[in-house]
This record gives sequence, C-alpha cells and structure tokens, in this order.
Amino acid sequence: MTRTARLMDGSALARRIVEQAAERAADLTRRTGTSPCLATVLVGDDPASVTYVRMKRARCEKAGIRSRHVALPANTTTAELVGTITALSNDPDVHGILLQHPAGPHIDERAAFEAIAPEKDVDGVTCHSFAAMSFGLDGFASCTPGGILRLLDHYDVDLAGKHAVVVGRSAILGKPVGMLLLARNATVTYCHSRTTDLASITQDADVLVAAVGRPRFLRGEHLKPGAVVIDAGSNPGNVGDVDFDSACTRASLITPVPGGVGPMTIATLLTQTVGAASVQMTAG
Ligand SMILES: Nc1nc2c(c(=O)[nH]1)N[C@@H](CN(C=O)c1ccc(C(=O)N[C@@H](CCC(=O)O)C(=O)O)cc1)CN2
Repeated sequence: MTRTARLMDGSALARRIVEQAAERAADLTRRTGTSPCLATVLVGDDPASVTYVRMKRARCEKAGIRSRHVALPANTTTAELVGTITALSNDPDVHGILLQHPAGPHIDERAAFEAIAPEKDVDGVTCHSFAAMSFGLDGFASCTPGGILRLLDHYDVDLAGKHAVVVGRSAILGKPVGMLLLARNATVTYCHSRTTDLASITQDADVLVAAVGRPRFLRGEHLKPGAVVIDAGSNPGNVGDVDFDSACTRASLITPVPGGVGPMTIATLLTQTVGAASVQMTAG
C-alpha cells in the first residue's frame, strides 16, 4: 500500500507558538516587574500524568512563565482538592490553574474543575469556558481542541460545509472540539461507545477527530479517501487512537503521534496563561 498522506507537524507549529508566548511573557514581565504564573495541580502519581505535568512546567520555564506545583496524595478527597483550587483561585500571584486529568476515580472532577476561577481557567475546563466557547464569546478554549483548530487553520483546512466526525465525547476533548468545528460551519457528528455501525459514519467524514482513548482504534478502512485525520489519542507508549500506517494510505492530511496534537495542547496552555496574566496584571 502506498502512503499518500501529508503530515501535520504539530511540534514545529507548537514551537513557534511557544516562542510567541515567550515574547509576550517577557514583555509583560518588563512592564509589570512580575512574570506570569501557572499553578499545576496533580493528584496521585499516575506516570502519564506526572510526565504531562513535568512537560508543561518545563515548557513554562523555557517561555519565562513561572509554575507553582501542588502535588497532592492519591487519597486526597474532593473537598480537600476543591479547597486547594479555591485558594489558588483567590491568590493574586497565580494567573492560571491547571488540574491534571484524571484526578482519580474517587474524585468529583467536575466539582474540582468548577473551583477554578473563570479568569484563571487557562485549561478551558469549566462550564463557564465551555459555554463561552460554544456561544463564540471571549473565554479560554479547552487546550487540546483549541490546539487542533489552530493546526487545521495552519494547514488551510476549510471546514465550512465539511462533514466533521468526532469519535469520543469527553468533557475536555470530544465535546468541545465538536463545538469549535460547528462554530466554523462544519456539519458535526459525534460518535461514541454506543454508536452502531461506526465505520459507515467515519467513512463519510471529510475531517475525522479520533478522541476515543483506545490505541490504534481507527484504521484505514474507517476512512473516506482524502480525509483529514486528527489523532488526539495519547495512549501508553506514545500510541495514538489511529492506526497510522493504514490511515496514511487513505488520508490526505494526518497528525502523527507523537508530534501532532500533543505539543499543540501545551502550546495552547502557555498562550492562554500569558493571555490570562496579561488581563489580570494590567487590569484596573
Ligand atoms: N487538565 C488536563 N488534563 C489532560 C489534558 C488536558 O488538556 N488538560 N490532556 C491530556 C494529556 N495531555 C495533557 O495533559 C497531553 C498529552 C500528550 C502531550 C504530548 O505532547 N505528547 C507528546 C509525546 C509525549 C512524550 O514525548 O513523552 C506528543 O504527542 O508529541 C501533551 C499533553 C490528558 N489530561
């Protein structure tokens, strides 16, 4: 089988976006004497989550953004977590808050996310941010969906009138990416674990977003020839939700894993942190 797909290089685009965030952070620091600060909150020691938080903090440091890390034990209660996040929401030295997902099966994650003040929700996980994004109002996009749209724009993918199929319906990825695609006048179909005859739907997708959290779940035979394929999966071993080799024989454009959507998630987080800091530090 011949490979026809062109790669969407998220790493390269993310590097440029992070450079721009770094320039804005430096300018803000010069003007105010204080650098932007992101608080990262991690519950437990899930290895993937530890890695992602470490990556986020390392990129912040490179970009001149301070990070304040709060590591909580795995047996932290929802009330304790809400208390920690509320304190960060009320701390004027913190401009953005990130609660790493998943916070643990015993945690009411929605309650924890909602403790993030809307102006500090740089990860775009609160109901406020979701509603603002869905209505096209000012607010922070959920980071992975925001990064995906930026990648599609960079590669000049025209979404108007296209059939976009989102496989997955999670609160921080599937649902919000569908709303962003809809805002660009795509016709959006959500598929999930109860969808019957998945292939008949994905085979009609001009743009396919894979956000199922199952390694190599979508294969070449699921695709319409010429489809744009966004693999938002990040399964153990750096494996996406799309079977890359078979998908490449049908797709026109495709994001690799690693090097596609993941770096764009972090770049969006940094951009939004600097944006939040700018508003908070220069207000009044
Ligand atoms: N509060 C949040 N939690 C989670 C989010 C999120 O956006 N907010 N997303 C995912 C995981 N995630 C960020 O947290 C994430 C996953 C993967 C990458 C990434 O850059 N991956 C690299 C490869 C990793 C490596 O080099 O080891 C890549 O794809 O190139 C970034 C962020 C779940 N939780």
